[in-house]
Amino acid sequence: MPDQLVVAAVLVDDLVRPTRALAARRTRPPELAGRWELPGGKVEPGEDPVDALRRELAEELAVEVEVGEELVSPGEALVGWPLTAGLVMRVWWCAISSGEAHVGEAHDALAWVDASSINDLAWLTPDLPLVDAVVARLAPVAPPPPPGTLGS
Ligand SMILES: Nc1nc2c([nH]c(=O)n2[C@H]2C[C@H](O)[C@@H](COP(=O)(O)OP(=O)(O)OP(=O)(O)O)O2)c(=O)[nH]1
Repeated sequence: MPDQLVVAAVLVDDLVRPTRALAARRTRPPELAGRWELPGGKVEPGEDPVDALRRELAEELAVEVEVGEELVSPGEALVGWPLTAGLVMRVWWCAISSGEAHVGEAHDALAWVDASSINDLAWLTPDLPLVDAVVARLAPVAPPPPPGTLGS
């Protein structure tokens, strides 16, 4: 049987110079509850993967997105990132084009994380190589201007 395709988004603040990405904490099933993931879900039979991504983000977070480049896995022969047996995940950089991310039924917390905080979360184990690839692409958050420089 072919792998079931899962699609997910690295939802970032800016597609050109991303500094923060949205992580979501799962509520189910019990063995995955409490672990952090990239929002997304399973592609339905016959569904286009990018359409599935837009559907999942609308259902789970109530946002519409601009879909950017795919975050391709390093194994050239592989399409997508292997998860647990029987599941493979394709991932796209996305930015919110409409709405504000809200917690739905699939998640009980959302967090915008930057390169210095993304590894503080308890990610699903199969996501760890993905998190490394995201960190490699996140730009540092600009430090606030020193006091006394505003307006000068
Ligand atoms: N969405 C998502 N799923 C992930 C990630 N990492 C990972 O191992 N998975 C696994 C968890 C699940 O076994 C599977 C995705 O299934 P899901 O439960 O999110 O899919 P779904 O929303 O379509 O829900 P359902 O139809 O199964 O109820 O992929 C990730 O970063 N994001």
